[in-house]
Amino acid sequence: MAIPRQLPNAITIVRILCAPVFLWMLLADGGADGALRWWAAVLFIVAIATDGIDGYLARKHDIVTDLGKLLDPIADKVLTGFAFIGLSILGELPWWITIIVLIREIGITVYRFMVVSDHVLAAAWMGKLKTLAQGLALSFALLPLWTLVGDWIFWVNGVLMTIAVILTIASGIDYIVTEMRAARAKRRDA
Ligand SMILES: O=P(O)(O)OC[C@H](O)CO
Repeated sequence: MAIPRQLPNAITIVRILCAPVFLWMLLADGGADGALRWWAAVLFIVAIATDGIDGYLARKHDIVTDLGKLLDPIADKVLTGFAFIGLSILGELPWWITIIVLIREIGITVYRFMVVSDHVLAAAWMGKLKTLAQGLALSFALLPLWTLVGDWIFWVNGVLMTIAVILTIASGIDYIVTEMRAARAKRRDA
């Protein structure tokens, strides 16, 4: 069955629009573990889940566009970036973690735009794994599961966040090394 060509990019744009609504819900009553906090977490989880859907639809129906390749990582970064910032504002995540993540995410995005006239730097598998790890870690950090299962869940959250931060740094380095190798090969062939 054919789908509208704009559908994958429309899903990506909806993901971006969800981010400010999610942040408002998270911060509205000071991050307290009431209904708004649960709804904020659910909205984040639904929005981040669409990350797989837009790319899958575009590939399945062979309607992958350069705009989609650029927009998809930006949508992920806006959503996860807002979540990192929100958790740090609430004092639930150290600011240094949020700052490291933002430096990597903004750095790769700026680089993507710098090289766009030469080539489109599409998301690499490690970047996709990083987004998955961030999504999982942030979902656990946002859901007030401690109210249901007790404080041991903070230990799980810590492990998930550590994995996400390591993958964030490693995938950033992976892009740099891959791009440097490609540039060197191009110079050699010229
Ligand atoms: O690591 P990036 O910047 O390529 O982003 C990866 C995307 O979020 C994957 O959907």
